[in-house]
Amino acid sequence: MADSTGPISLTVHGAAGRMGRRVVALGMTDSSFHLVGAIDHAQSDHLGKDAGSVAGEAPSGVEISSTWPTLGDQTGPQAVVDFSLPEALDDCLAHCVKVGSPLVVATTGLTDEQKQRLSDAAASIPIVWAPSMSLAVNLSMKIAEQITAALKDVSGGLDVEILERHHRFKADAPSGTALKFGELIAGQLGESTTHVHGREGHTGARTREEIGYHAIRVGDNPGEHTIVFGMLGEKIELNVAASNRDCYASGALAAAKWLIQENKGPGLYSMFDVLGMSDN
Ligand SMILES: NC(=O)C1=CN([C@@H]2O[C@H](COP(=O)(O)OP(=O)(O)OC[C@H]3O[C@@H](n4cnc5c(N)ncnc54)[C@H](OP(=O)(O)O)[C@@H]3O)[C@@H](O)[C@H]2O)C=CC1
Ligand SMILES: O=C(O)C1=N[C@H](C(=O)O)C[C@H](O)C1
Repeated sequence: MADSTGPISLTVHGAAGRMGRRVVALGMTDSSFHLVGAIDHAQSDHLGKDAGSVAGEAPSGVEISSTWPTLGDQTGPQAVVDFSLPEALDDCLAHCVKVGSPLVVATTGLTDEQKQRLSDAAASIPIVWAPSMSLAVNLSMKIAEQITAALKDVSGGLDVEILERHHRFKADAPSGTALKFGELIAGQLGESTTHVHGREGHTGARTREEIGYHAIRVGDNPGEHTIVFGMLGEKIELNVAASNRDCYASGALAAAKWLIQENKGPGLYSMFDVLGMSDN
């Protein structure tokens, strides 16, 4: 149970997708949750099918629909978990603001305008937003900050390059996680940091200021990030890799529980907040 008011009524946005299916599956086996909604787009091949069955589990009694559930007189806690597409997020935000539902946003590749709308919505509802819901990835981000702080003034200079590997179906590049690693590392390196996406041709020598990003798309890789800290004479490689998608799905469900159990008010929270790793 999430708290004394009973299980959280859970709606999954992007329910027929690779991630949505895992959130449905794990949510169904967690007594803190009661699946009430499974949303996908109106043209989805999976519309009308049982969300549990689509996820490869026992039937859940909840059909995949393009219409948000009405919770009627139900007064217990509710939460929405979103793993969809950037262009699908506005509708999800509008629904959550309308019904006052806490929201976990995992979708990556958002434009600056979409990020602004997320911030605006967080003025009225609690939102956890993170490019990676994985515990290991968030911990690695903190370690990357520490490594950068320790080495940024090393004799001969520090070169930081970020390699990410994902499945061939991934729509955005570089990954939201790679960009977040870069943002946090740049925060340690200083304001003159530049971000270079891939290299080709006569690029000239690497500058001290740049962070390089390299996006590899191979097979069914559920997500892997390697941060290379290169110096003259030695290097450190920080590698964090998912074996399957459940690290993200369980992290998103933990974030939903955290919003309810901690009784969070409106605001934009991160997985660092959820995991107790926040600096403030
Ligand atoms: N923060 C994190 O920890 C993680 C984030 N992600 C991110 O989550 C997102 C989803 O990833 P993944 O599950 O692999 O992608 P998928 O493409 O498999 O899933 C997205 C789902 O959303 C559906 N969709 C499309 N349009 C709409 C709409 N308008 N309304 C509702 N649903 C819609 C898609 O339908 P259709 O297939 O028919 O287009 C699909 O079912 C990506 O941005 C990814 O980067 C992924 C893993 C971890
Ligand atoms: O699309 C994915 O699969 C993933 N996307 C997220 C990202 O862009 O960082 C997180 C994870 O790496 C899997």
